[in-house]
Amino acid sequence: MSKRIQAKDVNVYYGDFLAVEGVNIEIEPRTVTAFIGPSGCGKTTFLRTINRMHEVIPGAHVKGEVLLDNDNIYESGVDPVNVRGLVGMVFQRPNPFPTMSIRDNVLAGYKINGRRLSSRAADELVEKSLTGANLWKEVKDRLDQPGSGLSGGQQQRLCIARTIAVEPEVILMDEPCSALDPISTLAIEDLIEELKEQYTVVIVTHNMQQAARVSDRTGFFNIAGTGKPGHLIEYDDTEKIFSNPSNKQTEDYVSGRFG
Ligand SMILES: Nc1ncnc2c1ncn2[C@@H]1O[C@H](COP(=O)(O)OP(=O)(O)OP(=O)(O)O)[C@@H](O)[C@H]1O
Repeated sequence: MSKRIQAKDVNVYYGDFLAVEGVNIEIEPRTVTAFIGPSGCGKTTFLRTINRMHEVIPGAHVKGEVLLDNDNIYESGVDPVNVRGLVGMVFQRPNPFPTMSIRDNVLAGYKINGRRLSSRAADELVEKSLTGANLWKEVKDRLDQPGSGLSGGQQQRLCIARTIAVEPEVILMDEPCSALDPISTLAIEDLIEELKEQYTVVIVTHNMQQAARVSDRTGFFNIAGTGKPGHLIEYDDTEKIFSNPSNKQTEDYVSGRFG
């Protein structure tokens, strides 16, 4: 339940604007990759290519190939809804359905995909997903209460449980801790460590310490200036990126000289 991601010559456009240019990357299964870089360099834009989220933005389009194992998710005939089943996404702000119960929140993705479940199978899936998101013990006695009654950190773990419930191969996280306090952030970071046993995890983070703590590999994106496209400058072992990067731009960024 974990796939290799390969991007080949990926360009991403918003209308005529080329936001990200020429990304080539190969991300191994069962690893955590962090994308870092200054604001506007295209980290989120590139992340969203991995599950075809651009289709929801009018005018946005992608050129190049993104392969999951050997299948190009941009090949004609591939249904983006199926891609999003394989590649789950967790967003910056926890976004549980507020009036829906905790239980129904976990099952939401499953139901949206039109799949049906017996009540027993649903109970099992809810327990398994919440356990996988390190939330089961905290909520098992209030599964029928609304998701909005949880703390921010719990809500984010609920969103992760909802993502896991669909049984994806890859989990994308777009600054998943930026709205959370330090304790909840630690809980999510611990969870990311566990998730990589089963999934390929890619996370965008502004926090370099977080990238250093949670990831095996780090990709540094940069832009030459406003209005210019973002590029993936360097992708390597996290330890190397932070201690001995090959590229001067990476070195300047990780040592705090800009950004
Ligand atoms: N929906 C959109 N329509 C038009 N341009 C967009 C859209 N989303 C992002 N962009 C532009 O694409 C470029 C890359 O943005 P993106 O959000 O991917 O960068 P980022 O590195 O994730 O930035 P940040 O760290 O600030 O979140 C920016 O110039 C941004 O203004």
